[in-house]
This record gives sequence, C-alpha cells and structure tokens, in this order.
Amino acid sequence: TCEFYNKTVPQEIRSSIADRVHRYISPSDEFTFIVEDRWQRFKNSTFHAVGVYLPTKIGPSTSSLMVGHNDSNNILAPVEPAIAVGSTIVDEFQGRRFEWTLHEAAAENSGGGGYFNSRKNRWYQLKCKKEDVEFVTETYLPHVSRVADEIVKERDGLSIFTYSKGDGGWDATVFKHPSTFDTLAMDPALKQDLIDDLNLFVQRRDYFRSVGRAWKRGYLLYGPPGTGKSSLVAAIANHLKYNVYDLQLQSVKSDSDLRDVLTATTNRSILLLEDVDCSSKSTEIRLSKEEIDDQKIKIKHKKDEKSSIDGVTLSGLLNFIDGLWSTCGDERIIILTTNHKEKLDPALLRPGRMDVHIHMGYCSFEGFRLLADNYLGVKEHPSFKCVEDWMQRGIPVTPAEVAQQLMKSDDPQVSIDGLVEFFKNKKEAEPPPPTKTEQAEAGEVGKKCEAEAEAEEEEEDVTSSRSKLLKNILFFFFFFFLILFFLFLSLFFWGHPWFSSKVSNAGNVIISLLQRITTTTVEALNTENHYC
Ligand SMILES: Nc1ncnc2c1ncn2[C@@H]1O[C@H](COP(=O)(O)OP(=O)(O)OP(=O)(O)O)[C@@H](O)[C@H]1O
Repeated sequence: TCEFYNKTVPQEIRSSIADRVHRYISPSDEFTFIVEDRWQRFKNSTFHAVGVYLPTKIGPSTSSLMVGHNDSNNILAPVEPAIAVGSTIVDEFQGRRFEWTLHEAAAENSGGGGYFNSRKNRWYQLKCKKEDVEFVTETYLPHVSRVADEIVKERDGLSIFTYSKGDGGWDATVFKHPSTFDTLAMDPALKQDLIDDLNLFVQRRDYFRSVGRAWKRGYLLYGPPGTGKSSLVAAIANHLKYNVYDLQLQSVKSDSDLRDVLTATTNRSILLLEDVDCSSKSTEIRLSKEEIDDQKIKIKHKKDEKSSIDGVTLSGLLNFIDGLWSTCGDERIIILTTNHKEKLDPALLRPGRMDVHIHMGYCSFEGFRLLADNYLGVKEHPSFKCVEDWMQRGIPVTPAEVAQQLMKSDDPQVSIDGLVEFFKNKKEAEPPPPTKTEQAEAGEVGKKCEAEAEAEEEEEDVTSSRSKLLKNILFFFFFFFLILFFLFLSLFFWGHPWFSSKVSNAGNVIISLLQRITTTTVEALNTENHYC
C-alpha cells in the first residue's frame, strides 16, 4: 500500500499531507522565541531587559535563582538576583502564559581556558501559544522592556541633562529631586486630574498611532514664583520615571543646532523650558518712579530685542518638535513654565499647542496641612485654626514661604508660631492684597507705561518727519532763488549795450537771410512761369 501511495501521489502533496497530519497528531501548538545575548555583533538590549525583568517574576514554578555579593571597591554590595541557567520562569500577562528558560553553550572558537576566559553564548527561550505570537512582539516584549527600564531607573536613578553650548551636547547629572505628588501642595482635584492624565498618556501608544499624531503631550505650568512649578516638574519626572532635558532656548542658535539638540534626546523623557515669558514687563502694583522709568526703558527696547533675536523662537521650536517627533520620537513630554502667562505669545496658548494648562497658586489651607504633615509630621494641631484665620484674611503666601517657616524647628508649636509671626510681619510690611479696583489700576499702570513709551516713540517719529519737511522747504527755496537769479541775470544782459549790439547784429543777419530766401524764391517762380 505504501509503495502504491508513494508512486501515485506526488511528492509535494505527500509532504503537505504529512505536515497536516503531524500538526493534527502533535498536541503542541507552541511557538518558541529565542532572545540571544548578542544581536548582529552588538549587545542585545532585549536580552538585558529580560534579565532585569524575570527576577521580578519568581513564582512557585521557579526552582533556582542566582544571588551573590560584589566585593569590588572593597564594599560587599549585593548584586541584583539573576536567573540561573536551565531554570524556568513562568510569567502570566494579560491572561496569557509565557515560559522563559535561560540556556548557555560554549561559543565556537572560544579558546577555552577556564570559567572567566571562556566565551559563552547565552539565550532566553520564550515559549508561548502560536496564537499569541503577534501579541508577544506587539505588546508583551515592549512591556518587558518598559518594566526593565523602570527597574533600572529606580535602581540607578534618573538623569537631568543640560545643553552645553560649548560642547554642543547634553551634559548629564544624576537627578535626585525628592519632590513627588505626595509631597506637593496643590489643589487635590487638580493633582488627581494631572496624575490621571499622565497615566493615560503613557498607555496610549496605539491610540496616538491610530489618530496619526506624535506620541507627545505638552504642559504649561504658570503661577507666581515659589508656588511649586519646578517641584511639579520633578514630581512628574519621578512619577513617570522619565529623564529631564532642561533646555535654555537662548543657547540654541539655529535650526540645524535645534535638530541636533532634539535628536540627541531619548524617548520617554521630559523636555523642559523654564521661564518662557522672558519678558521684562511687570504688572505688579505700586511701582516706584524708578521702576516705572525702568519699565519704560525696557518696553522701549523690547521691539529692538524682538527684531534682533537671530536664534530659534519658542513657537518655531514647537513647530519643529511637531514635525520631528512625529517621525522619530515616542513618549515625549514638553513642559513650559512661566510666572506670567499673560505675557506669552497667544500662538502658544491656542488649543492644541500646549495640551494642559496648570495654574500653581498661592498656598491654601489644604496646602498648608499637607506641608505641615510633610515637614513636621503633624496632621492636626491646636494652632492650625490660627493659621487658617490668617489665610482667610487673603494675605498671599507661597508654599515655598510656608515650607521655609515650617523647616525652622522640629517642634511643631515653634514652627507654626513662626509662621503666624511671618503672616503678621507680612501684613505690616506689605500692602493689603490688591482689590479688583487696584488690580485694574495695576493693569492701567502697565498699560500707561506702555502707552507712554509708545507716545515717546510717536513723538520721535513726528520730530523726524518735521525735519524732513524743513529740508524739503529749504531745498524748494534754494531752487526758487536760483531761478530768480538767472532771470535777473538775463534781464541785466538784455539791457546791456554789448548784449543789445550782439542781438541787433544777430537780427540783421537773420533779416538779410530772410530777404535772400524770398528773392531767390520769387526769381525761381518767375523762371517757371516763363517756361510755361
Ligand atoms: N506646591 C508646593 N508644594 C510643596 N513644596 C513647595 C511647593 N511650592 C514650593 N515648594 C517648596 O519651595 C521650593 C521652591 O519652589 P519651586 O522652585 O518649585 O517654585 P517655582 O514656582 O518653580 O519657583 P520659580 O518660579 O521661582 O522657579 C521647593 O523646593 C519646595 O521645597
């Protein structure tokens, strides 16, 4: 029968049938991924990410784990646990099962020579169901990389990069800002909204792709100095575990510089531009005469400054980012901070430019309670009522000022008394908070300064146009007198005997010439008549 089957059924059909039968009989619907330690001669980052991720997934099925200490630098430091060769770790993710095993083999041509000298190839074997193959490449492995990244950042800390004009590159420093959302005094509802917004952003890779937008989000933080804008940036960085790139726009001179600067930043990071208003205008109430004069000068120079900026403008930068990051940047956050939102170019404030605007205001009583808890470890205290009373009087205090007072002593009573004293002094030293009328006046002062500066400019314009008119009039009179002069000169020569003799001579010549012409013509006519 076999012989007959082999002879009558063609080879291709036979192997196809065999394949199908094999698949049917074999219970395995497994698929295996291999993650080697090297990828095309380079270190394979997926291999290292798996190495960091798997020790966090130790479960009942794990039979061994490598632990140890590192005695380099004479300090006995624990080394992160690692997966032992041959041991299997099972990871359940989104209801799917993934089985990892680490393998090792001596590399070809390794040369041998003991444990440390011999080169070994290592690879992870990942077994999953065939139906999950796409899920692994699209979702599971990116998840592994992300978690590993977070673990490494937690372990090694974040970095803050500043752009150095000289080297033309980013200088990294360890970023260890203790600010978190728990330590930040801000409106609780606003804080929760922001946390939700950030959490949603990091999960929305596919959403951003599907709507054809760059995976980025822009936040504008505004409010008076000392209200916690920088602290909020740090809290966001700590929450997301993102590195921070702190960019001074003035240090970037051209578009090509900007391209280099931005392409050198990594994904999953924050690009920070602080104090973006950079304006000298102030709307503070009660300005001294010197301050007002100073303002006038600054406002006067503002136009010149604007026209002389030859670098990159903020709006140019944001346009550039839109283009660049839609092609080569993922999971980017841009944060702008300003003390004066009203001074920003309206183009920056239009919808779609900065996705979220966050106002950091003066310290509320809720904010004080949080700071008291953070700095003094007290949630309730008899003197809180007194602080609340002072706050209700509307004396503006920033969280920075409150924090400064609370830090003065470990004794809550002493610190809170110090804060109350601070309120008293502030009330005596400072004018009461501006009423609406005063705010309007303050606005008027600002406007007045601007108007005066503009009036001065207009005055200058008028003066210069006057001098032009004067020049034209003088020019006209000059020509007028020149013509008169020539007229008189000709009249004078007309009456002069030499001139009249010359004229009469010329007249005689002309008359005799005319006579001769007439006689010749008459003679010619006569001759003609004679022939006729
Ligand atoms: N909202 C806040 N919650 C907790 N601490 C705060 C807050 N605001 C300010 N602080 C404290 O005051 C210090 C200075 O605040 P921060 O630099 O964050 O303010 P800022 O608004 O960025 O000021 P500037 O506009 O001058 O840069 C912080 O280190 C922090 O200790």
